[in-house]
Amino acid sequence: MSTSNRILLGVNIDHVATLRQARGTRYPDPVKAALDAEEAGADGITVHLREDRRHIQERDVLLLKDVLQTRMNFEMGVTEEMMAFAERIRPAHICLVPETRQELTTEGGLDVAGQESRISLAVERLSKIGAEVSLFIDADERQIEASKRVGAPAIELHTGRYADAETPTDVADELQRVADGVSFGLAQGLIVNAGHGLHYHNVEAVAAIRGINELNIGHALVAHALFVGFKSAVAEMKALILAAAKP
Ligand SMILES: CC(=O)[C@@H](O)[C@H](O)COP(=O)(O)O
Ligand SMILES: NCC(=O)COP(=O)(O)O
Repeated sequence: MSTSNRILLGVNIDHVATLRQARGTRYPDPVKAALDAEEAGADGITVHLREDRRHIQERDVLLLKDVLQTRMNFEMGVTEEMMAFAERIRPAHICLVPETRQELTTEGGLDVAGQESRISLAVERLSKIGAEVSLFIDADERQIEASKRVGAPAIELHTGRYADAETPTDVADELQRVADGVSFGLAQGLIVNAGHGLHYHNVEAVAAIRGINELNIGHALVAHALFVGFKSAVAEMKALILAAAKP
């Protein structure tokens, strides 16, 4: 079990692609954003190839696979189309996420406990291509235990409820839920990542939780990059995280 305070930053570039798709242009290119992010200290690049292709496209993933100096964390729904694509591109990390077409963003965690045999088969198949598979789940003991049972080496705890909490009490409760999830996941021998909805004003409390391996952050970075540039946005976030994670 690791309780290291070294914490990695995975930069999610989906919303660079959102801006491009809004007009069907060639710019801004998420591949350029990924390279800039790496130069600014990103430890990995996260992309979510949604079934509706609202942002990231296959082309992005294929190019990234060739040019990344760090590693790709490929987020995907558990569908045959995505399984076959993942087998083709063989990302170093794969995160299985729940997905519906109508949602504005990923609304909750994957229900691993409710579909153990399906997720177990997916984990087994993706592990065969050498990927480290993580499951994007709520910080809920039942889901964490199920993640362990299906053979995933890693989980990513959904921090959206913490990010959306409005009152100080709710923020504290949701933060505690994440912290408890981290401890429980580590006790199960899992690698514990976290992410969703984290931004410059709420990230420090999460980064201060000991034992988190990586935070995946996207939307807030892309938004801040409009004003300071992508490299500065990533470097600022990385500095905040590292300062908060200090013992
Ligand atoms: C799973 C996750 O948290 C991210 O991939 C996020 O879903 C990306 O942004 P959208 O949900 O807006 O596509
Ligand atoms: N898995 C979470 C992620 O990659 C980034 O989510 P967000 O920061 O765009 O909300």
